[in-house]
Amino acid sequence: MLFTFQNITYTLGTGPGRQITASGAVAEGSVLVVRGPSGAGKSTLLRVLARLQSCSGGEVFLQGESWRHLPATAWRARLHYLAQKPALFDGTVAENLAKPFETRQGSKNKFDPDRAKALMQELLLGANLWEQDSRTLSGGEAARIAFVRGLLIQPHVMLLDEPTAALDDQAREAFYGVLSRWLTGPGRAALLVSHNNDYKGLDRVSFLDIGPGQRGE
Ligand SMILES: Nc1ncnc2c1ncn2[C@@H]1O[C@H](COP(=O)(O)OP(=O)(O)OP(=O)(O)O)[C@@H](O)[C@H]1O
Repeated sequence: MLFTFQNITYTLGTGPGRQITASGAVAEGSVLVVRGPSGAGKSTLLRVLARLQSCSGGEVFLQGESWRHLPATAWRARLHYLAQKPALFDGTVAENLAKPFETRQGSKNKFDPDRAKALMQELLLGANLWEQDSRTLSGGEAARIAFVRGLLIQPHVMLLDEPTAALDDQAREAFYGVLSRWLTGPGRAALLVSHNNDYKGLDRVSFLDIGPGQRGE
C-alpha cells in the first residue's frame, strides 16, 4: 500500500460523542473515496491526514514512512490538501501558481510555467487567465487553478475535498481526465470527498464510510 492510516482519532467541534476513529489504505494508482453524511467529518479527516489539524491518536504511513518521522512542512509537500474553498492569495493566477516554489514546500522542484499552462489548457482554462487577478476568478476557475497548483508541487497523495463541486459537466470531465493521467505516475494515489458520484470514470476506486458511531474501516 502506498498510503495507510490506522486508528486516526479526532473530535468534531466541541460537542460530546463527536469522536471519529478512521482507518484506511490506498494503493498506488488508486483513489479512496471518503463517504458519509454532511457533517460526518470527511473534510476534517483529510485535514488531519495533511497535518493541518491535530488528532488525538493513530498513525499514518506514506511509502512505509511514519508521519512521526517528518516535520509537518515536509509531510505537506508529499500530501497535498485541496480545500473545498480554494485558498488563493491576492495576486495574479501566475503568482498563485508560482507561490509554493518560493517557500520550502515546493523547493524540491522549480516552477515550470509551460507545464502550468499546459495543465490549465487540459482543464479548459483559457491562457488569458494567466495574468488575471485571482480575486476575480469564478468558483470553478479558482478550483481548477488550485488543482493545477497542487499538481505542480508533485505530491504523492492528493487529498481532494469536493474538487468538482463548482465545475460544470465539461470541466468535471476534464478534471477527472487530468486526475486519471496523474494517477498513472509512480508513487501516486488520491483520497476524494465528493457528493455527486461523478468519479465513476476512475479506474481503481475503493470506499471508506465515516460518521459518528461508525468505525471508518
Ligand atoms: N473548526 C471547527 N470548529 C468547530 N466545529 C468544527 C470545526 N471544523 C469542523 N467542525 C464541525 O465538525 C463537523 C464535521 O465537519 P466536516 O467539515 O469535517 O464535515 P464533512 O463530512 O466534510 O461535511 P460536508 O459534507 O457538509 O462538507 C461539523 O459538524 C462541523 O461543524
